Amino acid sequence: MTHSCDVAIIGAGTAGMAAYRAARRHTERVLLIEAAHYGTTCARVGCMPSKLLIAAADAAEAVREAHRFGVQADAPAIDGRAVMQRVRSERDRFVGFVTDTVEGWPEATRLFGRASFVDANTLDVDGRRIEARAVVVATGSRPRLPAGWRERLGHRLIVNDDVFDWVDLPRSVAVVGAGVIGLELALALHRLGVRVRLFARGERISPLTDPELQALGRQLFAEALPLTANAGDLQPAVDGDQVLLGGERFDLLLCASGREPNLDGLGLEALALPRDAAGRPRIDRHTGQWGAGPLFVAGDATEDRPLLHEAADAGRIAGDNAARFPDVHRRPRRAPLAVVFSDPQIAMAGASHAELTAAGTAFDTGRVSFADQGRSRVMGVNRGGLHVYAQRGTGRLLGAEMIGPAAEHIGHLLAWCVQRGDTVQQMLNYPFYHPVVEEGLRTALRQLHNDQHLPDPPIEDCLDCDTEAEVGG
Ligand SMILES: Cc1cc2nc3c(=O)[nH]c(=O)nc-3n(C[C@H](O)[C@H](O)[C@H](O)COP(=O)(O)OP(=O)(O)OC[C@H]3O[C@@H](n4cnc5c(N)ncnc54)[C@H](O)[C@@H]3O)c2cc1C
Ligand SMILES: NC(=O)c1ccc[n+]([C@@H]2O[C@H](COP(=O)([O-])OP(=O)(O)OC[C@H]3O[C@@H](n4cnc5c(N)ncnc54)[C@H](O)[C@@H]3O)[C@@H](O)[C@H]2O)c1
Repeated sequence: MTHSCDVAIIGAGTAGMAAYRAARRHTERVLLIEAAHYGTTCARVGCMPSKLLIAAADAAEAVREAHRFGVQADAPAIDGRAVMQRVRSERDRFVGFVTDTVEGWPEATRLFGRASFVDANTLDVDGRRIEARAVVVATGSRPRLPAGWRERLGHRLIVNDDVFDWVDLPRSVAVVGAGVIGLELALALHRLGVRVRLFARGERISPLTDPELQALGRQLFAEALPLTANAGDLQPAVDGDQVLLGGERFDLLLCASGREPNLDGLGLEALALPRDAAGRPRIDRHTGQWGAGPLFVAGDATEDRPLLHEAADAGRIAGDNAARFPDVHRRPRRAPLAVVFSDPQIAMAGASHAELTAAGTAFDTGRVSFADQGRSRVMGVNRGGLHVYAQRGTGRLLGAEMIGPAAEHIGHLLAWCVQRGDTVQQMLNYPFYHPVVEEGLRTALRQLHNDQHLPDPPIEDCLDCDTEAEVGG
């Protein structure tokens, strides 16, 4: 029997749920199709459980570092079963909220099964036919594994999904890939007493694109955990019940070498959709539309900023437009913001150094090192640097990259200023409390203000909140 609807949404993750809500504002005839589980990648195996593991690692590190403040404590005794129990139970709580939400939606608007396209308006879901006026593909992404590793390593090869179901911490893990997932998980496991080595194929560690900050990050992470850079084309092997990599034996190999969109296996090849020279889908990020027809794509499936808040925005835009189709509306997108929850943290806001350079933009850089930044020293977290990029001539903030304390918060301030179109002068007119890590941002902005010889000096400084006072107390 054929079921017909106005909007079919493939995938009940963050993007799919946002698309569902947006489409339902226009029509009751929406169908949300999910192949595996409700609960979303973010809550089940992504943002939330990874931050739970990091929170446990931070607690252990605070005990280790306490002696620097004159507080004596024994080395932390880490109960791996208790760590993983908290990770799993809090994770289950978050997943439960999401699952309850989806299961609260009318049953007639939900379907379990794996969807694929028969034609632009027809889906096959495990043998059932669905006809839809428009379709949103929100199928997410999956870990990318180097060819042959699964066959070679069997159950010794794991991905992020596996980590959060552990009952206990393993003794040793090789982490391959020094991107976002690799850095966050390797550092957390290392601090939780697991013998870890992080392997980077080249010399690049972390997503930082500013060469000075990339070099600083490399140095800071090499101090923070066992790290092999320039590992080249890794060839792990099984040795008894262990994995042999770089001359070292590990219980497990955690592969964090990037993710690929779940766009294969959907029958999209038959739909003659526009692609770029490299074969990547040409999807309009302001409408979610792929081509001129009734197909919309959102979230990690697009490979465009694979982050939670972006998936939610893209889902909303795609779901709204799918319901309106063919009356498609273009919607604005937010300023870019990405945070890595490593230690030190990383934040990237607005345009990256690499993007500005590639576009030939004329910009100047304001710099601050956190080595001598007042509040950072007080808290013993005085490592890292912040670079802010402003357009030459106008002083308009274009972007920033940072590795250092409170990056998750300073990154937000910077992204908000980029989105608002603030200039360096406008930013210097905002209040800065004393003593806070944000005073480091002010130092970088002042440098830009001086270097760019910008007119209209900012509100006159008082002595107490001068840059020097920030260090001197
Ligand atoms: C370890 C990790 C940590 C992360 N941490 C952060 C973080 O701290 N902050 C942040 O912003 N982002 C983070 N992310 C990224 C964030 O989780 C993703 O960007 C976001 O979850 C993507 O949502 P989505 O809706 O596109 O995909 P998903 O939530 O993966 O949803 C896709 C859904 O589609 C279903 N599906 C796939 N194919 C089909 C089919 N053919 N038929 C039916 N259903 C199908 C899947 O089963 C799945 O339920 C992290 C990711 C990982 C892996
Ligand atoms: N804090 C957060 O917001 C957060 C956390 C985790 C994940 N995420 C999202 O998930 C996405 C995927 O994360 P990821 O870490 O899988 O991808 P990534 O692209 O950040 O990093 C993958 C790394 O693996 C390396 N690599 C690739 N093949 C390799 C090989 N054969 N050997 C060794 N190294 C190899 C790459 O050079 C790269 O450095 C991120 O881009 C991010 O959007 C976000």
